Amino acid sequence: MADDRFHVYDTTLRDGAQQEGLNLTVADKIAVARHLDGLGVGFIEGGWPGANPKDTEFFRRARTELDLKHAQLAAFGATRRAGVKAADDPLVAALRESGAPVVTLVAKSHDRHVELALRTTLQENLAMIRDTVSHLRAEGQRVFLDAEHFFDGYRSNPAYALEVLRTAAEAGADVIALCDTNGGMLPDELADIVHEAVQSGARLGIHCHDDTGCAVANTLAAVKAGATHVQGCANGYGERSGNANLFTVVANLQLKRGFDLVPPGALADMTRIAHAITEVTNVTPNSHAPYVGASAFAHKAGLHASAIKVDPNLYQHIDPAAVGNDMRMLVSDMAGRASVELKGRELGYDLTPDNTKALVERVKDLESRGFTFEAADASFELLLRDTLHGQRRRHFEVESWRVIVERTKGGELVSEATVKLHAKGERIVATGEGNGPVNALDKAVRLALEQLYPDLARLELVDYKVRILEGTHGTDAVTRVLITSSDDTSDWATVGVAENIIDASWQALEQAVTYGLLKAGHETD
Ligand SMILES: CC(=O)SCCNC(=O)CCNC(=O)[C@H](O)C(C)(C)COP(=O)(O)OP(=O)(O)OC[C@H]1O[C@@H](n2cnc3c(N)ncnc32)[C@H](O)[C@@H]1OP(=O)(O)O
Ligand SMILES: CC(=O)C(=O)O
Repeated sequence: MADDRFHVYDTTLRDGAQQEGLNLTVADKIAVARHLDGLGVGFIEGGWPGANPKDTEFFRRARTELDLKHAQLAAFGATRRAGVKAADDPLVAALRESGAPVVTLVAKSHDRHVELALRTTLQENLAMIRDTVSHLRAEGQRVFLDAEHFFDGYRSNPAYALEVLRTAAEAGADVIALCDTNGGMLPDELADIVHEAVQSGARLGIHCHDDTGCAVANTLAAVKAGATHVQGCANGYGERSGNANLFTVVANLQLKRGFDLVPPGALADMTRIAHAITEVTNVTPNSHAPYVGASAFAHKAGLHASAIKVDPNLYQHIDPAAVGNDMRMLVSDMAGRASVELKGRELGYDLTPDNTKALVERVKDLESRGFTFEAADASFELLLRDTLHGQRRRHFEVESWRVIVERTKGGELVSEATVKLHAKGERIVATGEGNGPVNALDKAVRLALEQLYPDLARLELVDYKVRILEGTHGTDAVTRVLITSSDDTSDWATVGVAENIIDASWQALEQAVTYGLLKAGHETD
């Protein structure tokens, strides 16, 4: 079990699930909980049992299906309704019956909310807190309290907001998490208020929303002011602009502030876990996320690369391996010799200074015509190989290709492509049909080559992106096509640029197949 002196409390399955567009099944919730446990968080808030059948079911299934190694489950819910006994409130009963060792109660700490939203008296709200906390404690559950709108409440009526903390602590709440529910706080004022709240003697936690873009900064400020329990969500999921990103919070506290929060080795697995969770939530990962984003250690500027060549720490705040991420060089028209040399090394090639210079010039020229190599690593590698060999080398040479798009009598749209090419001394002509011209070309080229290279059967075209680029210097607009291909082991991207969309697609497709063959171990002649 995690160290109780400092809590890492995840609320992805409750507050994270309040994110627009995020809809988790019970099985998803169980899968996310396993990933979070793998990271070693101390508490996983599973949802609000009794509020909806899915969350009730999650806690029921968790008993048999979740064998947590580090974390404890927390059930979330509200204090009893005004005017009823905690023991008689059906939602409190659902918390009791959830089987969760911890219950986190949301309670009002802002006088205006008590009067306007709860429509009760300030005294009754304190009674609701006292009764509910002590009832659940008596039933053997550990209780945390989320003091909703605490910071806005403190501004409105500090004495009442602090009274809420004291009442909860005296009734037996172990932690009172101060919530910036509307997410409007900035770190300096928030830290001052936490500092005042710490004087109450209650153990404090922090729960921040990101409406000012300060959720992580606010969380760190609260910790500095004395909070010993941090709440947040995987990948910053949550209502509106989201919650404090728990991965960023944990990495900052562990790597920058020396806290020992997650088990040895777990932090180095954080990037994988962050991405595994996006697979479950079906939310596109934020490639710019701190620490775990695919771009978090990607370097594009030539000047950065030239310094990184001497020492990566000159342009990186930590070693990416500490969070399981990797440094990557991006090659573009902003690259210099160092970027290209380092990218070459990353791909396993040693480039001479002459080759490097030639490649930089070639990249800059092609990028000025619309190509983009940072998004098409495979095209860059082919360009690099051509430079090393002093000539363009492919497994096959194309004599011609042709595509026909036909609307049939029945109204069906059919595409048919014919490719003529030369490979291993043979002239091959093949025709493929598809649901579109690129699909037909893809089928035709595979049909032509599969006899000679059976491995091609494993290659799959998984993404196709088109962008019309404005012409420059009086030239016409051009089309850029990016194709992502995949085999059983990895993905790769290729780029084509031409005035004609099919021509641009063909270029990207031809490179995709060439790269796939190289990957399968077939050298070019
Ligand atoms: C800040 C946060 O994010 S807290 C988490 C919020 N999460 C959710 O709301 C998701 C789950 N919620 C739900 O499924 C429903 O809102 C339920 C089941 C909890 C309640 O549903 P309903 O009974 O239909 O009530 P409804 O949602 O309209 O209103 C909430 C009620 O809870 C009361 N309430 C709000 N906060 C509290 C509190 N801390 N303690 C006690 N009661 C509260 C409100 O005053 C309101 O009471 P009313 O029914 O007398 O008007
Ligand atoms: C409890 C909670 O989620 C909040 O106040 O933001």
